[in-house]
Amino acid sequence: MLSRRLVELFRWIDPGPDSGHLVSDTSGWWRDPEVLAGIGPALTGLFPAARPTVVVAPEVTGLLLGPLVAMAAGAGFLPAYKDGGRRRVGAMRWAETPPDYRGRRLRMGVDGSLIGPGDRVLLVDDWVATGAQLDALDRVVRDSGAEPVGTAAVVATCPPYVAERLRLRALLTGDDLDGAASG
Ligand SMILES: O=P(O)(O)OC[C@H]1O[C@H](OP(=O)(O)OP(=O)(O)O)[C@H](O)[C@@H]1O
Repeated sequence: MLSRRLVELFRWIDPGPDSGHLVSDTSGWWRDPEVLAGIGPALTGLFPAARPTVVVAPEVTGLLLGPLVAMAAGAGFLPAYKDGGRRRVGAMRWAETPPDYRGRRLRMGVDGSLIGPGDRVLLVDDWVATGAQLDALDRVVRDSGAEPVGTAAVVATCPPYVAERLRLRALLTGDDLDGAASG
């Protein structure tokens, strides 16, 4: 079962004495052929009737995960960038986030010439913590005239009202990872 494999391969990392908290390490997921082949269909399967035309997912991890989901869904993929990243010109359409899990207010953007009315958008990410980044992308999508059809994530640790607003479905909760290995 994919969910069990995701938990087995997940690690909590101690970044050192100054940090005061463990950080997540999902590198083992991408190294595993079973996860790599199964994660796109598993996330698409959370929305069996959604018929997305495009998957939108934020850098950096979303640039890996998003295309896997898009291929499984028979949809296209549109990368979302953080301001200060590599795309800042042209037809970019931006929205500002509330503070994310690191307290950052970011601008999130996509190429607005590649999305619009008639598109059905599935937002995708590996981890939804506060939901801030996806909240901004949800606004970008709506402002473009496209229709958000839901949010698919590997892990969701956000409050229920955020999950409801984003129509979020996830493969794992924070509780699933409480007992994960440290290393
Ligand atoms: O729910 P939020 O508070 O908005 O945070 C969740 C986001 O944070 C992480 O990305 P990060 O910005 O750390 O970049 P990464 O993909 O390089 O890890 C994660 O991959 C999500 O995209």
